[in-house]
Formats: sequence, structure tokens, C-alpha cells
Amino acid sequence: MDEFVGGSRWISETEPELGLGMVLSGDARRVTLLFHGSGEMRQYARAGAPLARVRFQPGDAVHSHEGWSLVVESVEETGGLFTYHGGGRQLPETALSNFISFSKPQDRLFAGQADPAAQFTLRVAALEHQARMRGSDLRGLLGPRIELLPHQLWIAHEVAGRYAPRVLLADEVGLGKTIEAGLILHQRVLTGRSARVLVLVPESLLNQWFLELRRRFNLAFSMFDEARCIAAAQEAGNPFLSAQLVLASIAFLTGSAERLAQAEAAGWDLLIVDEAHHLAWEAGLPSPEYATVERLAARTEGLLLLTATPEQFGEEGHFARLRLLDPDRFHDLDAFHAEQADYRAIARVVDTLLAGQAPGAADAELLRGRLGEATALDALGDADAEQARERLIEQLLDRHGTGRVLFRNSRSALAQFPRRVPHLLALPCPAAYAALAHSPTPERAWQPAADGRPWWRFDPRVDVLLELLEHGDKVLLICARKETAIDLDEALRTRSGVPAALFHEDMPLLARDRAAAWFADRDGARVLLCSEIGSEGRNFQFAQHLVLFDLPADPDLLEQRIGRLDRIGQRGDIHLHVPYLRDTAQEALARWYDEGLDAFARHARAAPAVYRVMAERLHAALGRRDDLAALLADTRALAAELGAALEAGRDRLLERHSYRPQPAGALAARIAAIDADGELEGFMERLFDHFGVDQEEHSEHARVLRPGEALYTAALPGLADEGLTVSFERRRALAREDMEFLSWEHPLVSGAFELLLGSEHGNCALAGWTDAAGDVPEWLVEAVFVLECVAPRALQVDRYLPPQPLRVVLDPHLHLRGDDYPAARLDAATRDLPAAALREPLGAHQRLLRRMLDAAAIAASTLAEQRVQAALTRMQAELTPEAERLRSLAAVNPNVRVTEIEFAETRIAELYRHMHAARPRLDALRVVTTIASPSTT
Ligand SMILES: Nc1ncnc2c1ncn2[C@@H]1O[C@H](COP(=O)(O)OP(=O)(O)OP(=O)(O)O)[C@@H](O)[C@H]1O
Repeated sequence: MDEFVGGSRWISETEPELGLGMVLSGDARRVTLLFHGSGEMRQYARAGAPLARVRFQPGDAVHSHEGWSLVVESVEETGGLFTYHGGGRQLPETALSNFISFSKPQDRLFAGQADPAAQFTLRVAALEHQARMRGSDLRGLLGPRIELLPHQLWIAHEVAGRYAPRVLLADEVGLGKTIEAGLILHQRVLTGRSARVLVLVPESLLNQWFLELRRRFNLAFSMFDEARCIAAAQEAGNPFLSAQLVLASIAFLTGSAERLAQAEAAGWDLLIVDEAHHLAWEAGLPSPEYATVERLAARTEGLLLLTATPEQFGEEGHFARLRLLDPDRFHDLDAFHAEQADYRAIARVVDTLLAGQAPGAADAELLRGRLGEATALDALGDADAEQARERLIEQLLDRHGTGRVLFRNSRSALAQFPRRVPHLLALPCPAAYAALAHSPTPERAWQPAADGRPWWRFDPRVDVLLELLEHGDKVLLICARKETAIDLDEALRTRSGVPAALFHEDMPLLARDRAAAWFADRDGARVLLCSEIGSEGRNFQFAQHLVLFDLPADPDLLEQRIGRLDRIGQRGDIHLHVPYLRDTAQEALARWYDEGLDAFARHARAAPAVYRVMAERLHAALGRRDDLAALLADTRALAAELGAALEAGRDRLLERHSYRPQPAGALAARIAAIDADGELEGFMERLFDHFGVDQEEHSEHARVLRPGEALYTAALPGLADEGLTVSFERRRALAREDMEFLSWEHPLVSGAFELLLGSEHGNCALAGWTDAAGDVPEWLVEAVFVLECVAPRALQVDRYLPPQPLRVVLDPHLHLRGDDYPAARLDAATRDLPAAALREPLGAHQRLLRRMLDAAAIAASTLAEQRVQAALTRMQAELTPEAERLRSLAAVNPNVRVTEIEFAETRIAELYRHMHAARPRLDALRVVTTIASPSTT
């Protein structure tokens, strides 16, 4: 390996698009390079770094970063650094342009090295596919192994495109917030806009997240705890610098000032926090967890907070979490309350418009006031009133409410969800509990009698459980306290032979995950006995029976419990078993939920708000100090009133903003069309063949891949010796855990692309006409350039100008012949020539061929200019209105952050500058000749 001298220039073999890198620093183990053109910094292990030293040869034209060039006559080396001399000037390598390209194919041509034409066509096809994928707005959405659910795709598409997403994902329980966060994360990582990501979750969900990120998104996170930190600190100093994608529990960071300081110092591009309702906050009194996230969030550009119950601990808590997203915007709680009330009027106007009606005079006035110019309003009377109405709705949704920072999908806005069937069972209260009627969990307050008889011997709720288990279905049981779960485990062991698993906070994490996995196993535990920690985040939708052994007083907690079964993927009706003891606090709670809120049979949208008002009376009723009938009647009335207000106001705007069925459906349909077009399967078959991967048919659209003899397969990511079963069909891959979903974004596919395009394979082919008798030129050069634009990732230049092939075909008269000889014709009418047979003629015709190549480069530059122009026009057409929209939006909607606007404005100028600097690089050549053609030799 060459020495990594400071200032020396290198190119990344795996990411050539980064441009020319310069060594900044290094030690015995590592080396750091700055890729100035793309603004990227990379650190590599010294041994085996995928870097190639750049050394130009005499005859090469080199460019300085100031814009002047010289043709190299000699190279001088001093202290490990090169200086290029030519034409009386000298250029030290430190002053080389950062946007340099190489021209390897012609070197191979004149050295008489050639590949079969099939490799050349494979390479060009790979370039075309790559350009299509990298330029697509669907990038990052194709690869995840998920069902194409429009409401999730919509949010991911909306959020990931932003400069630095800072949002609260607050879909109702079980609608897929983890998946939405994963989609956003996947998009950001794939497009290089977020490299360092920290995911913080409750400890009990660590493994589930770890597996979902790996299995659904092919993202390999490192789980950090104290042991891992100690090990990593020996290597890296700050342990959080030893990995890019880190998953940790909030409790771990909150519990260690040292680790938190290290995590803060390590720096992140994106922070994701699950179950964010735990970040409790009261004015001036943040909880330790809140303070942890606040510190990290202040130094991180992107922030995703996830919670199904944003108002679980009151509107203040909700406000505090919004404050984490944008402290400038959310600093005044009173103003926030006032705004919430204001949404109602706007939602009413949206409804009027949606109903196809024109707003009345008062509403029109309101619109004028809110939208300023309100141009769309004036167009309502025109012929295209429909469109004007749509525009007006868009403007209103865009400019009002917390829509930009808050997304909330609700079951009612989405397609069919399974039915919830409550089974309330009033049971006689055992005499032993007679003095405990005020307790929702009497078994905990009960003192065992002298005979040592445990409570589960006489508590009739246990009989209900035993009877239910006789039916053979899987049953999830949730209770408030771990002691109850442990006792029930003993009860089942003693009173029945049903295999039961336990799940509570005192069990080690691994044991909990094992218990959950055993319950998930078809032949495993029939019942999982959970304390309250089982009510959060977990996926138990394979079960249809939930026993609510007791009830929480907080409706959000009840919804979380039911959400374990009532979530995406649930295929049957959900049976909610609520056994309660008559004339006790249990009855009061059960009836309050059932008759007051109707919270068992459906998601009761207003329940948290009702609870805030009624909490005191409810607790009085539990203690049998208040009249239950009156409480139920008042609860019903309030729930109806608040539910209607929410539906008509804030939630309505929020729902409309969070999910637009039409464009969201179109996104899903476009992805489904790419899934179905069969292009990937056909192409990968060729690419795997090329690399010598053994492919065995498994079933339709599925195969087993194994590394073959060829050297290269070892470099393909994820292809272990024992092989890999893959499916090109999303549906199959979803149903079969043992199959990888092979999409355009799967690491094996992108790894194979990188391996091909980063190598010389297929970049030089020599061919002869199969029938040279016709009127064909003596020499034909087909040169494929790649138009490359080096730019910082945040600019997302790929969206407008992805690396793309430019094809130029020239004859010896330097005439462009691409139209006469399309690639397919050359494929059909030529055959490979052995390079050895051509060494002599190539030498003899070198001057002519070099002239042809120079002319091809000029033609490619012209083509490149046209492509750049077209891309600039497209970029401006898309981004200028977007920047204007943000600017005018900021005037009426304070949710737009200043940094967002600044970025939108500078982005256009920066893109302009970088796109103008795009250069074509010769990537592959096919030379066709009549000399030494099979028919003439
Ligand atoms: N698009 C999808 N394709 C396949 N499975 C999905 C999809 N969306 C969600 N799921 C599954 O549905 C379940 C619920 O999703 P997820 O855990 O993301 O919901 P959530 O909103 O985070 O839930 P909670 O509110 O309980 O935290 C999970 O098992 C998840 O894997």
C-alpha cells in the first residue's frame, strides 16, 4: 500500500463519485480523507482501505483547482508528494482540481486488453439502471421489505425530501410509525444525507427495533450498552465514534452523564426517539429523559419523535415535545393553546371546499385574511373551479396548523380495520375482597389468610382465563403489576397444563425477547402473561384474544394495550375480554370505558381530553364516593362534544395533511409497477452470471444464490457460503421470513453494481462485424461517457443530474453515427475479437483512434452541456416555486424554520454551480473494426 502522506491525492474505489480526495491526517491504524468537491469526510482503516493513489502519467492533461491545465511532461516526487511539470508550468498535486476524471478504457485499448462485448453491454445497462434509480424521487422507498401502504409512503415521501426533517410521527397505535421512521431513515441513508444516526428506544424494545431495522430495511445498527462502550472506547476513544448507526436505550444514556456527554460530542445527522410520550415535561421541570433528548436534539439536524399518544401526559407534554423539534417556534404555551382553538374555523372552510361548494362571504373574508393574496379564491368562479378549489385546500393545509411538524394518521381515515369485539364479564366479588372494593387491583392489596391459600384460588377472573384457554387460541393477557403476572403464571402451572410465558420488567431483556418469541411461535406458548411493559411497542397481532385482567385509569394506556393486537397485520376480529368484579372499582372503570367512552369497541379519539376533565370524578367513583350513573352520563356527553370538536377542528386538518389518498396511492402504484416490471430479475441474472454466482431456481421469481468459484463473489455483501434464498416478489418475501427481498436497493444488488462499475469489467471491448461485406466503416468507436457531478450530498444533485451514460459513436471521418448504429444493432451484427489479433492494427492505427476518441470527448461535452441545461431547467422549475412557497409560507405559518428557507434558497445557487461543473468521464469503449474481422481473416 502506498504511504498516506498528508496532502497526497486518492480516489475511492467504491465511491468514485466523491471526486478526488486528499489525506488530511492519519495514524498507525486509520487515515482521514477530505473529498473537497463533495464536501465529504471519510475515515478508513489503513489496512485494506478501498483507495487508489492518483498518479498522472506523461501525456495526461491535468487541471488545477484554479481552472488552468497542463499536459504532463514529467512527474517529480518529493517527500511522497507529486508535482506535475509541463509547458513550463508546474502543478503540485495538492493544487489539483477536486473534480478529476480518469480515462482507463483507452489505456486498456492500446495495451491490447479487451473484454467480451457481453460485458460491455452489461456495464452500459448497469449505468443506465443506476441513472434511473438514482434520479428517481422514489429512491429509498423501493427496497424496504414492507407492504406498500399509501399512508406510510406518503409521510416518508413528504418528510425525507426536506433539508433536515424534524417531525413528530404520531399515528394512532399500531399504524406503523416504526415503519414510517424506518422509511425516512432508509431514504436518508441511501441518498447519503444522513450518515450518522442514533436511535433511542425504551429498553424493552431494543431487540425489536434492531431486528426490524435489519430485516425490513437492511440497516445494520450496533446496539450500545455499557459493555459495548467499554470495549469500543479502547479502540476509538469516544465509543460512539466506532459506529455510524447506533441503537441504544434512553435509560442507558440518561443514567450515565459520561456516556451522554460522549454521545453528544460524537455528533449525529439524525436522531430518532421512540415512545416519546415518556419524555415528560412540566414548565421549568423537564424529566431526566426529556433533558437527555433535549441536549442531543439541540445538536442534531434531523429529529424524529414517535408516539401514538402525544397528549398522554397532557397538552403541556405535547407542547414540550413539539418544543424539542423547534424551540424557536414553540416557546409560548398560551399562544399554542390559542392556535389549537383557531383550527376549527379553517377546518370548516376546508370541509366546505371539499364538498364542492364555494365559501360564503364570511369564510371568503377569513380566507383572504389568512392567505393574503388568495389568488385561488378569485379563480373559484372560473371554468376550472375544481382545480382552484384543490389549490385552495392545499394552501390552507399547508399554511395552518402543526401539519409541517406533526403527522397523525387515524384508523378512521384509513382503509378497513379489523373489528374489536368487547366481552365484558361481570363476576361476583369474592368475599375475601369485600374490604377492597375501591381497588382496581384487589389481588395486590389482599393479605393471604393463615391457610396460605393464594388469591388465584378464589378470584373468578382466573376461572374466566382458564375457560378461555380451553379453546386453544393464542391469548395475550395484560395486567398492571408484575406480581400479578407472576402469580398467574403459577396459577396456570398449578390449575392447567397450558404452556404460558411470562413478560415483565424484572426479567432480563433476553429472557423477555425469548418469551415473546415463544409466544409468537405457532407451537409455542398459548398465553403470554404481561405486566404493563407488554403494552407498549410490541407486535402481537398474530393473536386475536386480549384479556384485560385489570384496567388502567388512563385511556391512552388502555389504547396502547389494545394496540398490541389492533395493529397493521391483524387478520381477524379482535376479542377483548374484560372480566370485572361487580360493585367494585373494576366495574366503575369497565363501565366508564364502555358506556362512557365506548373505548373498547373503537378508538375513542376524545378519550384523553375527557380524562383530563373527568379524572378527579373518575377516581372518586372508583373509591365509590361519586355516583357512577351520573359520571357515565356526563362522560358520554363530554366525549360526544369534544369528539365532534376534534373531528371538526384540529384532527381534521391534521388528518388531511397527514394523508392525501390520491397522491399517496399514486406513489404506491408507481412502486408496485417497478416491482412488477421484471427488469431487475432479468438484469441480476446476467450480473450474477458475470460474477460467477451459482443460481438455482427455487420457485417462481425466487432463487437460491451461492458463491461460485470466481474470485469476486467473496466481495458481494451478504452472500455467505451457505447461500442465500432471494425473492424478487415483495409479496413472497413478506410471507417468507427465510427469503431476502431483492430490490434495486438491496445491498447485494447495489454491492454488485458497485463491484462492476468500480472495476474495469466490460470497459473495453473489441469486436468485428459478423458480415463485413456490407458498407460498414473500417473503424467504429462506441464511447460511453458518464456525466458526473460532484456535489455535497445535502444538495441531492442526483435528483436532477444523476451519474448518467452518454453514448457517442464515431466513424474514422469523425462523423457521429449513433443513429445508424444503435447499441442493439452493434450487439447483433458484431462478434468478439481476440485482443491479441488486434494488437498490431491497433498500434498502426493509434493516431486515428486517438483522434476519434478526442472527437468523442468533444461530442460528449456537447451532449453533457445539453443534459446539464435540461437538468438545470428541471431543477429550477421544481425548486424555485418550492423556495417561494416556503418563503410565503413562513409569513403565515411559523412552523417553517429559518434554516429550511435559507437552505432552499442557497440550494438552487449551489446546485447551479455544481451542475455547471459536471464533466463527462469516459467509462467504457467498444471498438468495432473490419480489420481482423472473422470474415476477413
Ligand atoms: N407497511 C407495512 N408492511 C408490513 N408490516 C407492517 C407495515 N406497517 C406496519 N407493519 C407491521 O405492523 C405492526 C405495527 O407497526 P409499527 O410497530 O410500526 O406501529 P407503531 O405505530 O409504531 O405501533 P405502536 O404505536 O404500538 O408503537 C408491526 O408489526 C409492523 O411490522
